[in-house]
Amino acid sequence: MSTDVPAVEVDGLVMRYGDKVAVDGLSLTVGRQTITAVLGPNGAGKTTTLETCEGYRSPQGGSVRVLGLDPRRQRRDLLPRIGVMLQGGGAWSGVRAMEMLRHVSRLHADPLDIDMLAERLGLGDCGRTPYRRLSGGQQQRLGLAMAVVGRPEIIFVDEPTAGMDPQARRATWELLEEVRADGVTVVLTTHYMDEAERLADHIHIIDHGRLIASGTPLELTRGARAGEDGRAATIRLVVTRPFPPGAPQSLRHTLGQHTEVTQLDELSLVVTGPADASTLARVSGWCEENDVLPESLALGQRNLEDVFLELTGRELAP
Ligand SMILES: Nc1ncnc2c1ncn2[C@@H]1O[C@H](COP(=O)(O)OP(=O)(O)OP(=O)(O)O)[C@@H](O)[C@H]1O
Repeated sequence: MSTDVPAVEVDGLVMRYGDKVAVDGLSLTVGRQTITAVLGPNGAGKTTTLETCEGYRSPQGGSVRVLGLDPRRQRRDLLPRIGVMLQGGGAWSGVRAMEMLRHVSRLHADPLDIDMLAERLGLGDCGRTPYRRLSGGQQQRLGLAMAVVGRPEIIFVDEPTAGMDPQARRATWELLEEVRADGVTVVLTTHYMDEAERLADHIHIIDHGRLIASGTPLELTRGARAGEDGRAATIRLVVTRPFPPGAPQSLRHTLGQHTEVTQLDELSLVVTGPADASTLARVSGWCEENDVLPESLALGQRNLEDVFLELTGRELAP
């Protein structure tokens, strides 16, 4: 199979649960040997899209190809070439960690050495522990081991770090980076924008089952006036009383055409553009003129959360 074929091609995918449209004409492509994050808020349609790519669901509209194959009709050819890490682990509760890994490895023609894999994933000490007694982080790592043991060309990872402590999250990120370095394509879903920003070569942001933005982390966070590192700066203004009507337009007028002003809620807004002393002073002056009392005025860099806010007017985090 030629590696010119994208790892994943989703074209106009439509998925419904009864009357509920979960995926609404979604189109996206995943390049080979990348970590690609599908990012979106709760209920955006991420899991449904992944399950369709994994062959668990049939498209109700549009089409899906994984490694150039139809995940339903060519399931038998595709299965040995993909790895799946399910939300919730996918192991039986009483089974010991290494038994489970051994069982999955035997389903594959040329599996990785499971002792080496367990060592690499830090599962060596808990090999005899029943699955239900593993910590959340250990269960996730076992799930990742099960996904990669068959030497897949692509793995689908649904919210790999949900519920993990910061240390376990970092360890999982490193593992996924190692998997990519071995030439495997990683497709992951997440609603943690820092995870997507830190890990992904490419990000697709979806909302209400539609693609709303796509690009590298830098492409997405670059603004009209980017700084030296390529990212635009932001000023976040939080006030003590609701803004007067028309506040974003009035502030933008004061700051000039190189800035964008996005109101987040009745008490906060974000200014994107040149964040220098003069802009800060003008924001502060605007507050005084409009009888607005700032609670905080903070400089930062535009991140994926800001991009999502600008596109949807809503916060990404649940
Ligand atoms: N089995 C189901 N029956 C009915 N509705 C469903 C079912 N599974 C998902 N949905 C609905 O479809 C929409 C998309 O769900 P999906 O799980 O794909 O989103 P998600 O982006 O993965 O969300 P989360 O981040 O919460 O996992 C949601 O509104 C959800 O409530």
